[in-house]
Amino acid sequence: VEPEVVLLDFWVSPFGQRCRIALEEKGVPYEYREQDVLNCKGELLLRSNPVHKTIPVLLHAGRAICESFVIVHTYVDEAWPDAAPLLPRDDPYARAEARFWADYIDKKIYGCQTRLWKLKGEAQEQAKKDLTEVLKTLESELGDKPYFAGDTFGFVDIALVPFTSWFLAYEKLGGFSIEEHCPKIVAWAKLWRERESVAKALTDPDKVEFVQFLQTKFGPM
Ligand SMILES: N[C@@H](CCC(=O)N[C@@H](CSO)C(=O)NCC(=O)O)C(=O)O
Repeated sequence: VEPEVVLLDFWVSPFGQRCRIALEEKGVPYEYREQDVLNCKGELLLRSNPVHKTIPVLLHAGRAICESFVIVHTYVDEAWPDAAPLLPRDDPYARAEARFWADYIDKKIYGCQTRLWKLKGEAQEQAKKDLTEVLKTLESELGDKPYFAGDTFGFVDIALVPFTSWFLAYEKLGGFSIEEHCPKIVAWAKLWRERESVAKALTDPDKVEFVQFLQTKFGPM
């Protein structure tokens, strides 16, 4: 019999990791199905996400939900409302703020990190500067709060924390220290990584060889 919830994912994907954390926080049992997104996408993935043909895809009771932001912010939080909310229930302003910052993360981080390991020379230097600026902006938003929404974990933490597994890779490739510029974000990430739902989902930062693999596969531009 088909499991109620299935997650089509890819081990190192920060977007997939968001979904794993959210499902874990909600206590939703699900079947994890690894997809070979780099070489040959399977029929189920192509059928479930014909528009983007990307993971993650959440399959729930036979229906597919695509895009990690949509999966976490809208679907998981609202389909399993009885468990810990990922967003404040009755506070439109707080919900709006959370969306604003998660959108900022989506718009900025993946692009900067990709340029960081794909490009060389001056372009790579620029990517390092851009990434540092983005993390400093997030750091000033976090301030002295333990989590982005204050004293409870939430949607923005989930949106950002998977990318912190890549910090070591960025530092090795870029030859710079993130902690030097953003000590609070690094401390926040350490706090978060101890949380079971996160620890189970995140890639071990030492697996940075994956980034070198991507570099060899896609090559520096
Ligand atoms: N905006 C989307 C990004 C998903 C994505 O890039 N998925 C990648 C793997 S992780 O980097 C993917 O599926 N790539 C396959 C491809 O691009 O063909 C989301 O938030 O879910």
